[in-house]
Amino acid sequence: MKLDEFGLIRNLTSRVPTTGRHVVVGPTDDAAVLSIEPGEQVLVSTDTMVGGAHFLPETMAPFDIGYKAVAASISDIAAMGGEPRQVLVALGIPSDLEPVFLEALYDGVCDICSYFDCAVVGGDVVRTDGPLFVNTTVLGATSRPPLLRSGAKPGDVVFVTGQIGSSGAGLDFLLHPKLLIDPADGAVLKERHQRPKPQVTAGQILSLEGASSCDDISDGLASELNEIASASGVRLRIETARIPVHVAARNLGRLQGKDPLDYAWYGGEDYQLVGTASPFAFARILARAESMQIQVTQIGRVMQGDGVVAEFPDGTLDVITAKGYNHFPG
Ligand SMILES: Nc1ncnc2c1ncn2[C@@H]1O[C@H](COP(=O)(O)OP(=O)(O)OP(=O)(O)O)[C@@H](O)[C@H]1O
Ligand SMILES: Cc1ncc(C[n+]2csc(CCOP(=O)(O)O)c2C)c(N)n1
Ligand SMILES: [Mg+2]
Ligand SMILES: [Mg+2]
Ligand SMILES: [Mg+2]
Repeated sequence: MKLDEFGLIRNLTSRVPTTGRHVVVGPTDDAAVLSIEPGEQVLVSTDTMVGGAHFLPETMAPFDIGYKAVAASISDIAAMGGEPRQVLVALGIPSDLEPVFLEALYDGVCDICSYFDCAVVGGDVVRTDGPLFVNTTVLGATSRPPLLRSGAKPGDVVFVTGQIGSSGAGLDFLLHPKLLIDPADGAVLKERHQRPKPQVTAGQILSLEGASSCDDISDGLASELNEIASASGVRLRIETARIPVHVAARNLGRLQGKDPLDYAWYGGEDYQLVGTASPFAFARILARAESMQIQVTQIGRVMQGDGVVAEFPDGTLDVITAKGYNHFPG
């Protein structure tokens, strides 16, 4: 690194929006000072991405790393039904990393922050002898009851937004570029892995129309469904034929002789939302989502009991365990 710590911070913060309607003091002091509107509650969440575990040179360009780190954090605010507002970015920087790498990473931060009208109000830089890591904290707000994992009730519909499995399939393709694939599918899958779109508008529709629970898909559908089932004390019964697996992921799976459903269950990093709603609330959610061209698909029902059970097209049932992405597998 050529710049000293303070020069580096100045250089990076000059590349991103640092002010906003709720920012009183931005990244210039010991702490940021933020305001919220009367009747709002603050939402805050943090996530870390680290070289090797979350990205490799062949899977993510520097821009993608900055973009996706912030996207993953904003996705947690989306899952609560809130509005993301401010972001803090802490970097662990290997000493041989070129400044242009960090500038490109910050261009990715800028891209997604600008899209969601978020300000970067702080962060940290440290040197590390290990791989690059990026910790992102996002602050948001909501004036509605936040969407929790614990509200699913027997009789509710289980739903998912968008199409899933495409990020995991994209990773598979990026790690094995010689896999047979249609070039158009390859381009879509790469994009879905590198630049996921947090479902902020969908989350706000879900909270406005009274969804009973919600979670974002970071570790995989199997993992997130199990989180909702266990937090709510219910069983989720999923009809596998209804799961909206992205067509490019289906195609890649078929060409590899793999079950494309596995990309949806266990691939993770789709950053779509999965949740539950009473049949009445679900009808309202569907109507409002459709009017905004947002796909919401019923994939199952909430029952009494525990765990997640999949029903296959031939009528057979199987328990789906939470074996998605796990940093510390047992
Ligand atoms: N080191 C920690 N100290 C305190 N709380 C933690 C710690 N790590 C995780 N948590 C909390 O545990 C809960 C579950 O964390 P988890 O990381 O599974 O959520 P997530 O961010 O939605 O998932 P993902 O990390 O896959 O994006 C969150 O409320 C999180 O804040
Ligand atoms: C090189 C490479 N190997 C594996 C993966 C897959 N991956 C890493 S973390 C994670 C879950 C979400 O992270 P977290 O739980 O930390 O929020 C997933 C699915 C990847 N992206 N890159
Ligand atoms: Mg998260
Ligand atoms: Mg987390
Ligand atoms: Mg989450």
